[in-house]
Amino acid sequence: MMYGWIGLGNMAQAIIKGMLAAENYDAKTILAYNRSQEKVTRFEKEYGIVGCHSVEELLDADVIVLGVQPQQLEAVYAQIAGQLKPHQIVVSMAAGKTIAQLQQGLNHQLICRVMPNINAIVGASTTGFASAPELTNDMKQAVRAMFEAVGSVIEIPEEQFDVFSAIAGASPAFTYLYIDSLARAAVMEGMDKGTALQIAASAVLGSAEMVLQSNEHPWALVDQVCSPGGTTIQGVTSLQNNHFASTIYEAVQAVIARDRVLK
Ligand SMILES: NC(=O)C1=CN([C@@H]2O[C@H](COP(=O)(O)OP(=O)(O)OC[C@H]3O[C@@H](n4cnc5c(N)ncnc54)[C@H](O)[C@@H]3O)[C@@H](O)[C@H]2O)C=CC1
Ligand SMILES: O=C(O)[C@@H]1CCC=N1
Repeated sequence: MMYGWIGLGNMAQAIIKGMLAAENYDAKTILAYNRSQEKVTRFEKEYGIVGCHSVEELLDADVIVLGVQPQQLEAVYAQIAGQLKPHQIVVSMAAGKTIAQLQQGLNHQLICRVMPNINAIVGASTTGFASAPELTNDMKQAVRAMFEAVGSVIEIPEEQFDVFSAIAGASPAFTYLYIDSLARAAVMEGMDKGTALQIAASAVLGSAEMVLQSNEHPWALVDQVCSPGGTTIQGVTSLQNNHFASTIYEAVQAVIARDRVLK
């Protein structure tokens, strides 16, 4: 199977790197095009994939992945619509853009929509997946496998893509901020920043594992940390007094609102 990439940005790089690291893909089956050629040359050198000087050079690929920004999709439609063969699968990572819109823009039926996250770079993406009903199970599996190379894949109803984008696509940015805030608070107390970041990130990783593995409600876990008359309850109460939960709800709603504008 041949895989063609249009748009070699942060996400394309993470996923191509993950595909090659998984050792299920031959670099010579990955064709890559970007509107600025420096990136094509860099990807060729770094990953040994096949760089393309025009989009036409990858139009025979079985799977074509669109790695451009949502605002750049119209230009890609103009470049490739009308040149696709009916058996080819087109995959879009673009926030907001629906399968129906892509089908219309490309005049093509076999469309998949994915929402990976930047943690793909370390093989830890949580990727949302939805596909047009015309795709066979084998076709779906071929696309899922690319993203399973960089983490886990969850098939979700397309109507939930905006919510998924907020809590899985965008939320790494929130979590990085949370980790950094913990570390900076430690710096205020005299700890060096590098050590504080290691400690905070490791504690967040462990807490995520606890939520995933314990099957307990997060508030039951909170109660287990809060010793009676102890220290943690003071911090938890301070967070509640400062609207921690509603601050997160508003951030998620802001992401969803922007996703709906990008449609
Ligand atoms: N960055 C993130 O954390 C995530 C991004 N996404 C989605 O993935 C997509 C890509 O995001 P990034 O990699 O961050 O973007 P980026 O801005 O790093 O990369 C986009 C690339 O596409 C190229 N490009 C633009 N128009 C082109 C055209 N007509 N032909 C060929 N190449 C073209 C640009 O030169 C650039 O290299 C976006 O649609 C975004 O919504 C999805 C999940 C997470
Ligand atoms: O900020 C964005 O639009 C993209 C989609 C999800 C993460 N990054």
